[in-house]
Amino acid sequence: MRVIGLMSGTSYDAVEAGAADLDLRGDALVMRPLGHLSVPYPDDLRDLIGASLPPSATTARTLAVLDTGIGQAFADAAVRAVRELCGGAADLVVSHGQTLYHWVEDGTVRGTLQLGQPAWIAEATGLPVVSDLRSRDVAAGGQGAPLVAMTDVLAMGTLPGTPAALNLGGIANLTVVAPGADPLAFDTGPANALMDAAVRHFTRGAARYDEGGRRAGAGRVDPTLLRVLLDDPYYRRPAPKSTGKEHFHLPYLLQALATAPVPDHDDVLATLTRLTAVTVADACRAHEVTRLIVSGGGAHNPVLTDMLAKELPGVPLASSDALGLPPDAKESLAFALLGFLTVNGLSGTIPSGTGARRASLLGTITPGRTPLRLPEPAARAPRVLHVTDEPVLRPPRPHRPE
Ligand SMILES: Nc1ncnc2c1ncn2[C@@H]1O[C@H](COP(=O)(O)OP(=O)(O)OP(=O)(O)O)[C@@H](O)[C@H]1O
Ligand SMILES: CC(=O)N[C@H]1[C@@H]2OC[C@@H](O2)[C@@H](O)[C@@H]1O[C@H](C)C(=O)O
Repeated sequence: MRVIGLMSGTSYDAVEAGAADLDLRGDALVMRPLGHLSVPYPDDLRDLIGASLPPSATTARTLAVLDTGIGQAFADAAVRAVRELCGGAADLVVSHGQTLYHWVEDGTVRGTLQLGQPAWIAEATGLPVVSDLRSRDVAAGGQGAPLVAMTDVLAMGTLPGTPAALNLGGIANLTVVAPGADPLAFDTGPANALMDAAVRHFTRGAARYDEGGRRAGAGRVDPTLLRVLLDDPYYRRPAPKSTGKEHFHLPYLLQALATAPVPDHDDVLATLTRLTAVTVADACRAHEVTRLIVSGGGAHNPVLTDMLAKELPGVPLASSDALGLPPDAKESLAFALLGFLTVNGLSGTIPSGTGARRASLLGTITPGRTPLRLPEPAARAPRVLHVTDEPVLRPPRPHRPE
């Protein structure tokens, strides 16, 4: 099956589209990535998302405008992915949408809202769309996140020791696969969320992030500010747990700076970069991780990855390329994989990861232009992911006239 995965993360800068051919072969799920596109949000839409995220208040009208605008932006990315990545033909689109609010109370997720009306994608591509992949896990008592855990576990299962996959997006998440134990997956805290908020604030919106970690590299860590930030009880909460920009936003940072003022902006960035490195490293140490496979935009920040490597001596860091999953495409490919599982009747969650009562069939399906035809449910769930450059789909059967 040729599947397109669409994702925009907590940094809400672009729609990431990843395409892959996927096939179930016995115990294995075979994936052949076909490429990846990053389609920036139109400026006015990105600004509206930014203005609507917590702690800002919003209106029902704005939510309707966002649902349509994000749906249309995802539809544009899907159309381009069909044309540019899939040679003009695909079978399925899987859309994460844009998280507007992840509602967590005392560690329990009560709801999670991803916008981006899938009807726009189905209408523009004619393809069926799997969307709203988090809600079912929340209804089953889970965190609804992180959902990349399924891909991580299938991809890392054959590695020796205790490997972990780390994604450094706005929020950092970690999937740990220890031998003889159920997999764990959780958000460790901010990856770039506070760093990005600081850069936008200090440059009055002229810069969106600390490119190459240059500002952090020029600054010095402020121990008092770091201590104040590390005092957040989120870090001490055991897994399963998830968080988001409802918690780690600019006013949160400004409050910490009011308690521990740091005049030099580069020193603030050095401290926030260190905060990410320390909280990720603490999580890795707590679970005795022996190797770390890194993806997400933060993998392009050498100051961050160097700090992380220093915090974790003896733990080799590798890019997710090592698993055949390009760091900027991993999340979109992971959602392609989840939608593929859904249409094949297979659950997409690992209860020990999200904390749900049971594994769930994820998502809502919007039919394409023709009646919905799903494959027969698969006889068994895959245990391993093989990523390959080789063609994986059987060539279409030659047409025999009646
Ligand atoms: N060259 C770079 N130098 C430094 N940081 C970078 C670079 N490229 C990307 N980043 C950081 O990565 C962030 C985007 O990462 P990514 O696209 O993985 O996040 P996301 O998918 O939106 O978030 P999440 O995974 O939390 O949903 C940027 O906002 C920036 O902070
Ligand atoms: C609610 C939500 O959108 N959560 C995101 C967010 O961004 C990173 C982290 O927090 C992670 O838990 C999750 O996304 C990834 C893709 C996931 O579900 O695996």
